[in-house]
Amino acid sequence: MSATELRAFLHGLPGVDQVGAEERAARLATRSIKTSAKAQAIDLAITMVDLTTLEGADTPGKVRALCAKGLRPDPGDPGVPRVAAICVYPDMVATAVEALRGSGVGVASVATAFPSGRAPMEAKLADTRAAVEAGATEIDMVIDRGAFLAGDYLKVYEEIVATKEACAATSVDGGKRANDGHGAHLKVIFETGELVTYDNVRRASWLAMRAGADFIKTSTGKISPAATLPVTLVMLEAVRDYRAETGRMVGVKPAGGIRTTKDAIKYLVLVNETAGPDWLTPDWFRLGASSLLNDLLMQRRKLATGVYSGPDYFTLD
Ligand SMILES: O=C[C@H](O)COP(=O)(O)O
Repeated sequence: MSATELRAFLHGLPGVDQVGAEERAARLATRSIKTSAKAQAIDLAITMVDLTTLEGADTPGKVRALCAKGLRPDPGDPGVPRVAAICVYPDMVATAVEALRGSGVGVASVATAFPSGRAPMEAKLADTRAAVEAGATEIDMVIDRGAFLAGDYLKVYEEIVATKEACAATSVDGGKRANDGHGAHLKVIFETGELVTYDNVRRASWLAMRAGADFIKTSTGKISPAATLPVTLVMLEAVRDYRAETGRMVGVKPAGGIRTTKDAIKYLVLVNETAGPDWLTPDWFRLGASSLLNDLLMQRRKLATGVYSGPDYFTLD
């Protein structure tokens, strides 16, 4: 595809009705759900969490503790499900792989010079390959927002294609790697807070899906605004329409600033009402969050016992 064709396609997409998208997201956010459905929603949300630590001060000890938490979120209640994945920087992948081996919990790693995306392409691909080689099952790449905003869509498209190729495993390490030599799924982060308009979010969604993204993700969590309901609505419409057109399903991951059970449930309602119930599984929908899990656990316990445990009851995220 040429740069001109790609540009014509992306600019030919219908514009997003900004007021309509915001009103619809706000309306869905007011839906209340019954107590029994709430218990199910909390457990579903736990299974969708990409439990994240992306700090310069991360240590192997902190990552191991987070993995233990993801495997057994509430040591006092074995009925609590596991999270979907632990999300870490590439140099922490081996530690997470070791801690999660055989559990089915994924190891997601940010790559391509996260969070800015500002590095030569070779460095970004090396970053990705290192994480995949260390056993990451999922790669969360950032797009080059500068190129996107300058209208250089082909550059962004080609970076996604190249990163997807780098996600394919290049060697099998005796089955030791969490990804079992099958390579990693690719999540493409837009940093929607920097894309300015909903039209840009829709264009980025179609661009990433056409380039081979397995998931599209709102934000790095490093800038504000991070995930919002209307932005996620636009992305959910895109994956719905893309499946109708191509038959291929793409997942969605809002990330950044999602901290409460109330917020998580709003996202689940939005998924159900926009993309549809097929997306209501951790295979197709994730919540990227560093501190949401504790609130889900507190609300879960409160529903089950009637007693509010308070944040000190659970280990820190
Ligand atoms: O991908 C997840 C985000 O980096 C976490 O953001 P958060 O700390 O606002 O939950």
